[in-house]
Amino acid sequence: MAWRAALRSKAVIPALLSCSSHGRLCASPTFITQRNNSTSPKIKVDYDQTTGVAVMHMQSPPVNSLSLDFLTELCISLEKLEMDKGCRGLIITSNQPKVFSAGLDILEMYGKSPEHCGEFWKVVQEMWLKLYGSNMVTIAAINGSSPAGGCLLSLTCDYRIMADNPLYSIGLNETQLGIVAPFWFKETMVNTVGHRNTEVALQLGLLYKPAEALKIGLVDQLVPEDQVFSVATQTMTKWLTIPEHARQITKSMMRNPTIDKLRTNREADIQNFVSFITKESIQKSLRMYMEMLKQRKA
Ligand SMILES: CCCCC/C=C\C/C=C\C=C\CC(=O)SCCNC(=O)CCNC(=O)[C@H](O)C(C)(C)COP(=O)(O)OP(=O)(O)OC[C@H]1O[C@@H](n2cnc3c(N)ncnc32)[C@H](O)[C@@H]1OP(=O)(O)O
Repeated sequence: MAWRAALRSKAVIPALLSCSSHGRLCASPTFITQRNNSTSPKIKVDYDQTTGVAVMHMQSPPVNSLSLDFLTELCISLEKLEMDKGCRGLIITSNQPKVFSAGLDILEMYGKSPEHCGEFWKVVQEMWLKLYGSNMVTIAAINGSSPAGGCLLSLTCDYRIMADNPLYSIGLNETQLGIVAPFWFKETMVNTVGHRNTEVALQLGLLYKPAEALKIGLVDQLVPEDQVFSVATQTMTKWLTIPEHARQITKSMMRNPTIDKLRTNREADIQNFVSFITKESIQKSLRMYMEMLKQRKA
């Protein structure tokens, strides 16, 4: 498809891809193998024109980590759906077993040049701006674990339905990696679960089991695993009965203060991220975290 070719040539969203130079070089990776960049789509979109509802299936093995390519593809799909006035609702779910999304792809932040880190952060911002500010009704059908950026992705949606499986967890666990959730991650969480819950969750980098997540309002509903998608579809039908304009204005009213703060500070936020993530101590923390993930598996 033409847009996929454009994606590969990185010509589609120029705003995402230009980035100023940031001066420092990251340490080179010593042990982490880079995955081959697959050319198969990382996201499958099924759009039913009769209902006006699109379903975005994340299908980037093994864990739907949010890489530069993944996020670029996500942004392009979102832009296309947003521009289609007939598309009123979006359900986001995972085609990978047991995982909704493992969050930002750590390999995009480890051993990479400042320029690469800046380019990556810009597309992370873009994904958030597009989803948090979407005119569509957005529902996360969380059918697996959803740490860090995966949790953020679901927090950008209007409603979260999670599989009631105690093996799964969700939360902003950044501090456990030795990194800090930026202000717009933090504010998205505050806007959902309140200040006190966010403070505890973020300081401790808590990952919540579904029942605990429901208790603090991090997810809105728990359902048996095999019903996540059908309940998401039913919920969408209900949300779409509300007069569109009134719902959209209300959503903007609730979210725009946070959105505007990032919009007006994008470049500073990128500079902040790049200078933070390329620090030797932070790179070391990321390396140790990746090692821990591998050891846990062994
Ligand atoms: C003061 C100024 C502040 C400015 C702002 C500064 C900084 C902010 C910066 C960044 C914010 C980042 C947010 C993030 O999202 S960081 C990512 C955090 N993610 C995690 O912690 C999740 C880690 N993964 C897991 O816990 C498990 O993988 C998971 C529960 C998702 C699935 O478990 P499962 O057992 O099924 O799979 P694994 O065997 O663990 O993993 C398979 C394979 O995938 C690799 N992998 C897992 N997660 C990631 C990831 N996020 N990125 C890249 N790769 C990942 C894992 O290492 C395995 O690889 P391999 O061994 O098969 O090669």
